[in-house]
Amino acid sequence: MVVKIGTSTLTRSTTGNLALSTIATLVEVLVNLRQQGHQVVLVSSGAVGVGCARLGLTERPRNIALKQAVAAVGQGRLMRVYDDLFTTLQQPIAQVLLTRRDLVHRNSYVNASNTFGQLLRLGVIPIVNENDTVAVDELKFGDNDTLSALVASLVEADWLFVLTDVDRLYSADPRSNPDAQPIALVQSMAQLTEFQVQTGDSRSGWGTGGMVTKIEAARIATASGVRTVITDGCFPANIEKIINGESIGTQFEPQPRPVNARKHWIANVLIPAGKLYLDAGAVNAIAQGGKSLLAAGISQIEGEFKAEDAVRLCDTEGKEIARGLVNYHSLELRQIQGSKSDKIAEILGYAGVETVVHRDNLVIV
Ligand SMILES: Nc1ncnc2c1ncn2[C@@H]1O[C@H](COP(=O)(O)OP(=O)(O)O)[C@@H](O)[C@H]1O
Ligand SMILES: N[C@@H](CCC(=O)OP(=O)(O)O)C(=O)O
Repeated sequence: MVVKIGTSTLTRSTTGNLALSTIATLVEVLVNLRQQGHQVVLVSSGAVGVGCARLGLTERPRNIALKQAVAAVGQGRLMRVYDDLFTTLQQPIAQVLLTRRDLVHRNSYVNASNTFGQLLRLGVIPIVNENDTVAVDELKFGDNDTLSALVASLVEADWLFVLTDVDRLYSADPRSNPDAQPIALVQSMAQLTEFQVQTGDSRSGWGTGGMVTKIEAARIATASGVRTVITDGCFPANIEKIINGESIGTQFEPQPRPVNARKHWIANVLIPAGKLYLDAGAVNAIAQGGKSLLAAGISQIEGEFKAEDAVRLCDTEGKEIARGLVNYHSLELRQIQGSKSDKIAEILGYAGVETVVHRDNLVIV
């Protein structure tokens, strides 16, 4: 299982100091779970918050270089605290710092998966955070909710617990809407529209994504077959109760685990760099016929991308119907869009591949 703890739970909002009793209880619970035979990964935020407290900064820095420097200060201190507490209970831990770049390359994704597998077999609890100090804007998770969902998918977890400072998901932000209704179970992501869930952009003083990124995390994780729970981080002992069937927090039911791990990676891990609008015939061939995308079916192209980047495939109205790895650079694709495959060599001056997105690299969303 993967447990994600946010800055709002790890630190006291008034002083910025670590919430030691909460962290100690969490550590005890995770060690208990390990001893019961569960394999556990902890995704912990807090590097920036702890770094700020260490340096006497009273606000989360907006300047990127400052934030990256502060995270470097905080991450070390955070791990020191975790290591002290876990070591007291003879539990080995590991620090795993990831950037999105590490997951968008298939080789490093598979490598990361192998490393997690090895750590878990060794009985270690990996503690994961974004490698804030080197993350660049266009290739970062930005929030640890998304990171935790991608890690849960990577390790094929059964459970993802997103621990935060509210007890569950509500129909609206309970901070500003006292009448907001609690939601105990979400059977499919479509139900969120049915429940008319509003998330606003509210978050705790130190948190990053608010509820929006937690819902996105639930979407990614449940699509990977991971049961996801949003619950109050002040009571880590609830994790055991939830596993034993108690209805605490908000549970998101998982979809069947994807059979094709590579296609799941294309649909959920990669960040699409462009958008291809398809005519009705191409939409039908892809969605109903399971065919590859040919240049003839492309009516419009948005964005700049390289061959092998991920792109969104959309219908004439711009609604995404599929995602895939494109075989051509956007400049080349603009030259051949709408053309029959046997004209590609003549237009480009060399014989390119027949398909723009091969069906093996294409996922219906
Ligand atoms: N529909 C909603 N239900 C529950 N909480 C919500 C909702 N919309 C917004 N929120 C806000 O999301 C906040 C939690 O997000 P955040 O501050 O990023 O926490 P963390 O540091 O744990 O990641 C809550 O404090 C709450 O005010
Ligand atoms: N990597 C950042 C965490 C960013 C983040 O998502 O924070 P939070 O919303 O508190 O989970 C840090 O360690 O401070």
